[in-house]
Amino acid sequence: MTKVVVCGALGRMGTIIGRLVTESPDLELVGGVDLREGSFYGVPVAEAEKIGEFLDEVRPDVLIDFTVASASVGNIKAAAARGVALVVGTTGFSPEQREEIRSAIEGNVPAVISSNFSVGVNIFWKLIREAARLLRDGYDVEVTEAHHRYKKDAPSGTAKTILEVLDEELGPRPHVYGREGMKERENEIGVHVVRGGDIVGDHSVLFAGNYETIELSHRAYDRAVFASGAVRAAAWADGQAPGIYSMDDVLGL
Ligand SMILES: NC(=O)c1ccc[n+]([C@@H]2O[C@H](COP(=O)([O-])OP(=O)(O)OC[C@H]3O[C@@H](n4cnc5c(N)ncnc54)[C@H](O)[C@@H]3O)[C@@H](O)[C@H]2O)c1
Ligand SMILES: O=C(O)C1=N[C@H](C(=O)O)CCC1
Repeated sequence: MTKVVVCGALGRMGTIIGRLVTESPDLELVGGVDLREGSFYGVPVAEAEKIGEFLDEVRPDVLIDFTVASASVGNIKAAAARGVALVVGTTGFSPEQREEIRSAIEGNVPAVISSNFSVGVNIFWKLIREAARLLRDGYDVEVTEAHHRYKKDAPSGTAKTILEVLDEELGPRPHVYGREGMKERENEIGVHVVRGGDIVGDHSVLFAGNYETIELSHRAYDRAVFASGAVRAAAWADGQAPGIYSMDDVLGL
């Protein structure tokens, strides 16, 4: 059995992940970590600042982190220093934080890191790559994402991954975040962010040509799609060689 600790246990994602871990025949939930102490699904939730002692006590095989970028870096370092494998779904890291994470993980532990753990989005990124390759010339490209009113980081991690895919296929184009005022369109990629209500997570890429448009979109209706991918990644990560992996590795895509 793979022993799992969930960081961000009391949050929107942590709560669902905890339940799915308890329902998995291959995983055992041994604890959670959040800003305040408590319990979830019959196991203790430790206070964030005591994460080191808690990991030493419950000795998990895998730590799943869905918190906030500023907290996640410390959680990753605490796990990596103890040989605990990682699944990281937190988004909004700065380039400096990404570098700290990379150096904590490489050579020490396996870590699956993804801005989106849904199987559908991992296929969606591949469809976008193919469309961008075929529509490189003569099409303007616009990326739009929409999330619930509580999401703080913008654009979403998934949208940033979409931009990486587009940059790889189209070559570097400026990214323009929203538009206002008088300006001619050039070859930029427009990026648009919507925040409201309880939208779980919508992403679309529009390729607009003369007299026709092609739009690829993905819509998540339930956070369970992200949580089940993260739980699948946790079962997969236990026992892998140290290094940073993506959901492509987990799903064999
Ligand atoms: N990769 C994906 O598939 C995916 C899917 C959904 C959300 N996310 C990301 O996951 C993160 C969390 O999303 P959410 O909607 O669950 O947010 P949330 O605010 O509901 O939950 C975050 C939880 O982390 C806790 N927390 C804060 N600091 C902590 C610390 N130092 N240690 C432990 N816990 C701490 C908060 O108290 C809160 O309970 C965000 O970055 C979001 O973008 C990623
Ligand atoms: O609800 C969130 O927060 C989500 N975050 C991820 C992102 O930033 O892309 C994945 C979708 C949901």
